[in-house]
Order: sequence, then C-alpha cells, then structure tokens
Amino acid sequence: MADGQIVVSGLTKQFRRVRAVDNLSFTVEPGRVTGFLGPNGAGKTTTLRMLLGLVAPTAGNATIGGQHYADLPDSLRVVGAGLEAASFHKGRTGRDHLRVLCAAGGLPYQRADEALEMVGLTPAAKRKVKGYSLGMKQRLGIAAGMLGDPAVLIFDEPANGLDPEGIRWMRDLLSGFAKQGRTVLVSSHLLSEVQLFADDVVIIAAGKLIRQGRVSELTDADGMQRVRVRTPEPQKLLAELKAPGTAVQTEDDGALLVTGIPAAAVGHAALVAGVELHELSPQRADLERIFLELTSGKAGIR
Ligand SMILES: Nc1ncnc2c1ncn2[C@@H]1O[C@H](COP(=O)(O)OP(=O)(O)OP(=O)(O)O)[C@@H](O)[C@H]1O
Repeated sequence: MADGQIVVSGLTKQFRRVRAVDNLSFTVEPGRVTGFLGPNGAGKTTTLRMLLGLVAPTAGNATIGGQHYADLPDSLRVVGAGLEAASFHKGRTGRDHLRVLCAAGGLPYQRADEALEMVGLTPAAKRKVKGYSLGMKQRLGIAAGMLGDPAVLIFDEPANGLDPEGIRWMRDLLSGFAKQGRTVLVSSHLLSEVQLFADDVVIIAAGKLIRQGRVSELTDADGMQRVRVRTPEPQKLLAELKAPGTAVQTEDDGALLVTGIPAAAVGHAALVAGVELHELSPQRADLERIFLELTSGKAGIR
C-alpha cells in the first residue's frame, strides 16, 4: 500500500430512529496518532465499524489507502484493528488466542510471540486470559492488531481501564507506531487521555464533525492563549498591558492572568515597564474546557 491515509467522506448511518453518524468527513494521516473523540453515543464506534466494513453506511464513503476495507487484498497486513473489549476465549492462553488469529489470517505462529513481546506480555504468554487484568486484555487486543505488521492501526477505546502508568505505556507504544510511519487512529471519550497521547484530534458529537486539527493548534488557538505572570509591581506591568485584545485578571495569589497576547509580548511589556518578574508561564488551554465549549448543546448523551 502506497499510503495509509484514512479518508471519511460524507459518511452517514441511520439506524431505525437514530442517525448515529451524520454526513461525517475527516482525514487521518500516516505518521501521526489521531484521537477520535466524542461523548458517549457520539457515533465513534459506528464510524470505526463502517471503516472496517462491519456496518454498511447509509450514505458516504470510508477508505483506507484509497480502498474500501472489503476490497483490500490482504487486510490483516494492511489494517490492524481492535474494536470494543476484544472478545477473548477465556480458557485460552494469550499466546494461543493470538495463534488462532494467525492461523485464521494465514500468518506464521511466530508473529504471535513477536506481538506479545511488543506489548510486554511475554511473561504472561502461557497464562489463561481469564486471569488477565483489564490492562493486560487491552495489551492483548493491541497485540492482536499488530499480528500482520499493518501500516494502519485502528483501536476503539484502547486506554479504557488502564491506570496512569498503563496510559503512559500506551502513549509511548502508539507514538512509536506512528514514528514508524504507521497511521494510528484511536477513539476515546476521555479528553484528558487524548490530550496525553494524540498528535491530531477529530472531535464529533451527535454524529457530526465538530472540529479536526492538531491537538497543539486546538489548545494554543487564538483567544485560548493564557499567560500567568507574577511581579512585585503588578500595577506598573498592568499599565503596559494595553494592546488591543489583551485582557488581564488577577488571580487569588496576586498573579496576573493575561489573555490575548503571547508570553513573549508579556515579557516585552515587563521589560518596557522595568519590572522584575517572578513567573512568566504560558498556560496550556485545557482540552476538556475547549471540548465542552465546542460540543455544548450538540453533544447530549444518546
Ligand atoms: N446497531 C444499532 N442499532 C441501533 N442503534 C445503534 C446501533 N449501534 C449504535 N446505535 C446508536 O447509535 C448512536 C451512536 O453509537 P456509537 O456506539 O457509535 O457511539 P460511541 O461514540 O461509540 O459511544 P460510546 O463512547 O458510548 O461507545 C447511539 O445512539 C447508539 O445507541
């Protein structure tokens, strides 16, 4: 496959009464981790299922490297997917679970061990899956997606149930896959998670696209920029912070919270005012707040 770009175009799914996905269009680029974000019931799983040919769209298209999933000649080697909490045969060992998938997909058994190694499950390879923790099951789901060494990885809520250490591990693993040039699309309903592990984000609510972009662009967007500054002479600094669009609030601890101009401009104002600075810190806008602003009124848990 020349290119692992995912293109979703005018995708719509109408279940009897519910329009789960509504004229949705976005692209997902190779070499990056893209978080697919939306509140519960937003239509994430339905979109991923259409992308993987498991649900027929009512209208529109979803392609991977320019082809529909069903038309991919050797899908396991092109796309690795883990949807929902993968259904494991509880009496099987982790290794046997992967070997069954290898057999079904025409892959050598050795891939099972390689995938287990990749997700750090080698020590538990011969244990039955019923004894695995939720985090271990998530790792096994990722190993299953990696069996065919695919260029495109699609996971539904892979960080669900992981503790903070597990989420860090997941972030490193996914960004490692992206650095190898793979396309990584990961859904989540937790903004804090996406902020931790994604480069790009596609936000949907009620089946519709709300926003697509780089996480950094979203959090640093104009108007969302805030700079916290502390000085023993706030009044002198305030007199210099008069550029149009600048707003200043005083925090409980006496620090000034400046919005509308970048940190460098605040630093320059301090130089001009001749005041000493004890703090000058750009505040990253919280994705959670942005998300709530973007989806308010449209989300509604369905
Ligand atoms: N097979 C189905 N038949 C009828 N309605 C469905 C079906 N599958 C999903 N829906 C409905 O479509 C909407 C979107 O569901 P979907 O599971 O895609 O959302 P989601 O964003 O993945 O949510 P969550 O984060 O809770 O998993 C919901 O209202 C859901 O009830």
